[in-house]
Amino acid sequence: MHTYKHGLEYALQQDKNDTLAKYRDQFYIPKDKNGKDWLYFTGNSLGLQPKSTQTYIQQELNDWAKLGVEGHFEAKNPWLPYHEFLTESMAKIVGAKPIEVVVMNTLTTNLHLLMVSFYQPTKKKYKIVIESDAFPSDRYAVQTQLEFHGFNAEDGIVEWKPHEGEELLNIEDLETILEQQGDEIALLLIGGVNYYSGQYLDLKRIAEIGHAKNCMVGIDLAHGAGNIKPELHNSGVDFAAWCTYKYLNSGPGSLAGLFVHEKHAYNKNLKRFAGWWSHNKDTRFNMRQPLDVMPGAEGWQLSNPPILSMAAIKASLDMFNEVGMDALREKSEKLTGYFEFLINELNNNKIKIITPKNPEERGCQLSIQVQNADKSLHHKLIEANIITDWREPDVVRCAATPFYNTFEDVFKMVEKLKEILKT
Ligand SMILES: Cc1ncc(COP(=O)(O)O)c(C=O)c1O
Ligand SMILES: Nc1ccccc1C(=O)C[C@H](N)C(=O)O
Repeated sequence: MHTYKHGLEYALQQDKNDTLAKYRDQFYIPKDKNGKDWLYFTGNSLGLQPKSTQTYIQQELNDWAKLGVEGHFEAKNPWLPYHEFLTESMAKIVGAKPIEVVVMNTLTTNLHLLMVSFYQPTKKKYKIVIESDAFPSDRYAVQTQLEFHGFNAEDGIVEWKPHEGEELLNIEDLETILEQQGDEIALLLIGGVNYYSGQYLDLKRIAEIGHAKNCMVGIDLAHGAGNIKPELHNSGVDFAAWCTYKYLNSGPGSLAGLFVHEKHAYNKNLKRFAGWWSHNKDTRFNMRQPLDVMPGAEGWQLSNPPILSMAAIKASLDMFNEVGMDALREKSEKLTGYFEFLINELNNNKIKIITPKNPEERGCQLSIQVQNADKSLHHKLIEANIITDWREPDVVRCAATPFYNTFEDVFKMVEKLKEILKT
């Protein structure tokens, strides 16, 4: 537990003591028309650009210009194995073994490809559990998977809901769902950190609960990767996917991560959709070979990947490698705790933080619920150069990210919020 104090002096002192403070300068911080830095709290939506990204992308553009197709082999970072340069760093970030992780496609695409393998419904066991407030893309993915297999989505989706009048999920309720309907449930697909509330769920418990009833367990880690330490391998979940454009600062629409637990790595009987990039690297270019799927997560790849996007990911992952999730998480807990402290001190009954109070049940996002759902608060924040995002029906989401946000950012944000709430 940290103890916090009021006043700008305190915030500035914390920034001085912060061993990660120097990293802010390694990002482009968007500015207003007078050249003043925005207070950017939307790393949970689109992370900021590392200054090194351009150099990494430029390297590949140069090699393409210089080498054409030979760049696949002769580029400084050869394109043929380029995805391998990302694997170890990405595995570290999510707490996985390298064989369990690959960077490919985009998040929803990966969820579908994973469901091709891990959602194998039978007439009796076909239902899918999601959070009642799952991100829409996940719901649509699950809905259309059910329909693809000939089931009725309304009947096939089982919602894990918060109690009436509450916003957070209780793990006991998931247990109850599985006790009551486990024989009909084939898959649990859960957002590890909920996009709306910021609640970080106990992945290991979820895996145990699902597995006890022979269900597969998948996790959407969009809001978790680079934010919390999900320890995917130890959690025992079967699969996971996440995007890299939020906390992983890899650029709009950039490629996604995919995790398949080691226990499935060598199972060649798993159904899948394949492409030439799923096939054994040693014989891939021999052509006309029968499909020989690679073991591990790499075997879920289909296509040769977009190198320019991967270069942006490499730029960011090299920074994560240098700093490490332990240090980031340590700062993150402190910074978010400070944010929460200042908001609570406002003592304003129009707003309420719905994100869990326990640092172990959240990352850096705080979701502030606004009474009477007035989006004007969000607009007023923007007018004051404070970038947060609004999620219907009534939440302002703010993330103080440890890589580039400061205690001063947080202090100024809450001062402004106080002023706005007065008017
Ligand atoms: C939890 C969650 N799932 C899915 C998505 C959709 O991801 P994509 O558009 O990269 O497929 C997002 C964000 O866009 C998200 O936050
Ligand atoms: N890709 C985007 C493009 C435009 C606006 C938002 C997004 C997001 O990623 C939103 C994010 N997934 C969310 O948690 O709301």
